[in-house]
Amino acid sequence: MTLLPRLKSKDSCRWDAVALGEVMLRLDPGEGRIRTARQFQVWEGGGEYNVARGLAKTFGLRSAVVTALPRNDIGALVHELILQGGVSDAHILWREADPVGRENRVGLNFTERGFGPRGALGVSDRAHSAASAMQPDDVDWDTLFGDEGVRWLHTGGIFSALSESTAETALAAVTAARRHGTIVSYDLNYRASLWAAHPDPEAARRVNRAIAEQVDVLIGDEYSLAACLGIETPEVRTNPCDPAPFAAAAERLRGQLPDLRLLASPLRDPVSASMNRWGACAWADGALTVHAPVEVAILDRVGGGDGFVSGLAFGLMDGRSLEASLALGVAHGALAMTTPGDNAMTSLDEVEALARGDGAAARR
Ligand SMILES: Nc1ncnc2c1ncn2[C@@H]1O[C@H](COP(=O)(O)OP(=O)(O)OP(=O)(O)O)[C@@H](O)[C@H]1O
Ligand SMILES: O=C(O)C(=O)C[C@H](O)[C@H](O)CO
Repeated sequence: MTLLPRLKSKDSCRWDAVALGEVMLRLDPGEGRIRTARQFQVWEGGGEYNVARGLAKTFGLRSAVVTALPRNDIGALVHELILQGGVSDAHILWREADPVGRENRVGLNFTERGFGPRGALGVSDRAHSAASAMQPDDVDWDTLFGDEGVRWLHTGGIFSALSESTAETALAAVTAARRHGTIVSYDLNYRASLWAAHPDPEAARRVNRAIAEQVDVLIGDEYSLAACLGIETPEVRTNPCDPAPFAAAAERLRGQLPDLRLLASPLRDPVSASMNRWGACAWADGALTVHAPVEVAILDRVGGGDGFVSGLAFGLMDGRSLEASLALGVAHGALAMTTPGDNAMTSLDEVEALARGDGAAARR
């Protein structure tokens, strides 16, 4: 049985993938720390956008981002970075910039990569961003999903957590995508700080549940399933990469989300910022599939999860088996964590070589 029988053909769609989310400016002190920085390198990031970027830049698919940016030089910089990432700007919503930045801002994400026992750190300065003010009727969803055609929509719990109106926007997008036969993936990407800032203490579960009901592919581990959907499991991990609690949570989810085709998550061991065990697990058709974790060295772990999602989505869109798609996800996420910035600097050939188990001998 094919995992995603609703997946549309390439020929019938303008876009392979569309991501809905906030694109932030990542300000990165490199090897140093935010608190003592003299200079920052700029990158673009955003959990949802990063998936579209991986699909475009690494895997060569036609992808676009639905987001909002101000018409000023900071918006222009993010725009430039999006274009360098191979992602189309056709669905960026341009907003009048407030001259003193009271509204319609670019969200800033100060991010340091961590090293060994010092974990990665993200400090955001993102209130009143243009993306956080997006409204459900800002986009003509029927034109996007119906007339243009989209094979795969990806969005996630970071964008949904930004405001009531981004939650409504994500729900409107997901609902329209399903109506037009687009596959929908949603990364729960639980960020406690964002949901804690929400005026409604029940918002995380209320919002994520309404969206998850319409999703084909859900990304999340047992921690995020508990926090975002209220799926509590008594199972305790025997080690940080034990898939048993994920499987128990997935079993509980079954029946609650009848349209869900696939639940997947990286398996990672957060003990060190620079060396992790890294693998993945997935639940589909009532069966658990595990891609066994192996040790990987890490330069910059932020964005590894998004790299996993884009590799997995590419594999499934390319008609590969779940096992092969998980392997691409694990390999792409691992490569994304070997270079600075959220996103990978790699190619399909390199991802496939790593997924095959080729070693890291020098090539020349
Ligand atoms: N011990 C733990 N306690 C709470 N949450 C945990 C724990 N271990 C793992 N998690 C999970 O880790 C997630 C945080 O993920 P993290 O930021 O490390 O990766 P990610 O979301 O895949 O990000 P990225 O895309 O940057 O790699 C939480 O959503 C939670 O589900
Ligand atoms: O906080 C956000 O909006 C982000 O998406 C920040 C990072 O880009 C993201 O956590 C990487 O997965």
